[in-house]
Amino acid sequence: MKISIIGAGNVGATCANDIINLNLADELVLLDVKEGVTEGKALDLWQTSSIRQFETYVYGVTDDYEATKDSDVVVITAGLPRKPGMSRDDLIEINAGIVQHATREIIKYSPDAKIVIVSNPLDVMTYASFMATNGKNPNEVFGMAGILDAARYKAFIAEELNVSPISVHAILMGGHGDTMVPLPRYTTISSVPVTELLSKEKLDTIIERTKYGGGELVKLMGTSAWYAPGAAAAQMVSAIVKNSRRLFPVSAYLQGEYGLNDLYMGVPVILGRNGIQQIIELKLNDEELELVHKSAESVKSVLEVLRQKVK
Ligand SMILES: NC(=O)c1ccc[n+]([C@@H]2O[C@H](COP(=O)([O-])OP(=O)(O)OC[C@H]3O[C@@H](n4cnc5c(N)ncnc54)[C@H](O)[C@@H]3O)[C@@H](O)[C@H]2O)c1
Ligand SMILES: O=C(O)C[C@H](O)C(=O)O
Repeated sequence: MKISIIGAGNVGATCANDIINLNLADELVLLDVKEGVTEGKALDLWQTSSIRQFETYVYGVTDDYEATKDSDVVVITAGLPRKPGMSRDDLIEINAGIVQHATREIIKYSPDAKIVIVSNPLDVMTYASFMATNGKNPNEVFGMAGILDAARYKAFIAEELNVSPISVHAILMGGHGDTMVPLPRYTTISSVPVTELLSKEKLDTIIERTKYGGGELVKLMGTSAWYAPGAAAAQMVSAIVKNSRRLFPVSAYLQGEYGLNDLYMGVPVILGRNGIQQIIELKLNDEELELVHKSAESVKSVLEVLRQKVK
């Protein structure tokens, strides 16, 4: 198994750190445009191998895609993060160019790789990557956001109820933005519906905080988050490499599911060796479906910007 991570910044390096600790692969390549820092971060990570007892050989390269040849999984984290006052959508133009260039280079050397997009604005960058593959199976190109957003939602619920976060199970849908749709009807504390344990007011407050969870961290740190995003992307890589067929919310290409067509958006999927093995269609009620469609409209409006700016 060979894994490559494009972009060795905060999220890329954290994701690499998590992946090597899971001992999933023989080789992990970190690629970035920053000469020296990239090789240095990889060397530093490799030197943790005997301490942490992993055998994945880690090395860094400066913009040399040949080094990524025959990767099984590639994670793209390259691109600008937002600063306070910015929306993720403000990053579209610059990040689309970076993501599409990275995708073309990856496909050249690893045509069968499963591609996990992390760069923002997430759903539209995943679409941009898919476009740049020029005909790859869309089940092999998908985006990480739902695991992160659901993890934030679960952390807030665990804190409110003073229970272990491991007991909280939840699914969340929609775009990776302020219109995302946490689903209380599909949220349980070890099978106990969350609605039996938390008042509607408390849950609504948690849902609002979740929707703006990325922005809360940008405000605190002056740049966006990396520990939870890196861990979430590593969890997706693990499901692919181990073919574990876990059910996760993932930004997937929709072709009629939920009445939506030709866009990437967060939906529950089964993730395994071939990438997205299946998109799960939940039996949403009218109110939930309306929120999901509203979120899709928001993703589509950003997609329109991509279509106009990036040919
Ligand atoms: N999907 C999510 O849930 C999620 C979560 C966190 C961050 N993000 C996004 O991930 C991206 C990275 O965030 P970060 O905090 O790691 O930023 P960062 O600035 O720390 O790292 C980005 C890295 O990309 C590199 N880069 C830029 N252009 C490149 C190119 N052409 N080829 C290779 N590398 C290139 C930069 O040199 C830098 O090291 C941002 O767009 C951010 O918004 C998404
Ligand atoms: O909020 C951001 O800009 C980064 C990321 O999408 C996040 O949710 O942490």
